Amino acid sequence: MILDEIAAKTRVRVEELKKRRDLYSLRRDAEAMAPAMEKSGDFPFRRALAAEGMSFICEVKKASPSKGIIAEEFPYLDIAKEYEEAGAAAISVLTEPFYFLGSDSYLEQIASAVRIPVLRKDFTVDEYQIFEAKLLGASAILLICTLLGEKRLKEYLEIAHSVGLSALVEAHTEYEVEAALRAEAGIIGVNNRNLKTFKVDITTSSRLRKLVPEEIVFVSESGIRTAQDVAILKQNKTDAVLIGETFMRSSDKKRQLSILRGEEL
Ligand SMILES: O=C(O)c1ccccc1NCC(=O)[C@H](O)[C@H](O)COP(=O)(O)O
Repeated sequence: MILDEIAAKTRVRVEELKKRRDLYSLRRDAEAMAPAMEKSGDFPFRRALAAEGMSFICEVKKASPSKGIIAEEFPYLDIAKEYEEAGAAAISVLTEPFYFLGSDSYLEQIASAVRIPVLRKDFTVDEYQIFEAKLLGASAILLICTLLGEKRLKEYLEIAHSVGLSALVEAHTEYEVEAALRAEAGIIGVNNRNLKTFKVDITTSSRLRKLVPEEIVFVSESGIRTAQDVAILKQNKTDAVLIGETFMRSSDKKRQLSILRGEEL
């Protein structure tokens, strides 16, 4: 499966990074930046998604394994600023370099250019990446259940919270949603993309929504294209949607957001 391929390549990438800077020094600097406050994970990213109404996490995404190059022109800072002006609750930045053509540098620049929280969208397979995310200026990281297993999921959630980062815990199945709940995730995202076939089906998140208690922020991710998709998810008490391609293919992202909110016919 593509996810295993991406994870294997990410492990190699992280080992290379460790040769340049060790985990101990990275951890020390990340911990020094952490707020001396509660470790509940109720940080800015979670609060932004939990706000009244549907929250939009708008993604800065140049390419993907399912679609290849999505945006030939990629003025990532302008895109992020446009999202902020349009009223996005948060921005997701892909930093995986080989399959998504992302970069840590995009994240670092975007996080210092906008005031809304930024999610580091990468394939977390090592605690090293959590401290890195903190130092790059992210407010949140992605933890994918299937890549981690329950024990490491819980451990990484605790590490993220200890340095003041929220974690979007991504699930694809009933079993993974239950694992995320046992790990005490504060934000659960259901990915509508089947990573074997790349087919998207937003009924996946509508179906799994029922398993998640209302005090946990529920995010629907991938394949959201229309105001009708958003309306269906809203009806199912989805707190936030994570949308990449639909925005990246639009030349007027502000208008696109207002269309998705159902404000324009
Ligand atoms: O986008 C892909 O092709 C993909 C393939 C394998 C693993 C992850 C993948 N995408 C990461 C994401 O989660 C999406 O970028 C995000 O949910 C936005 O999706 P979309 O709105 O469909 O661009």
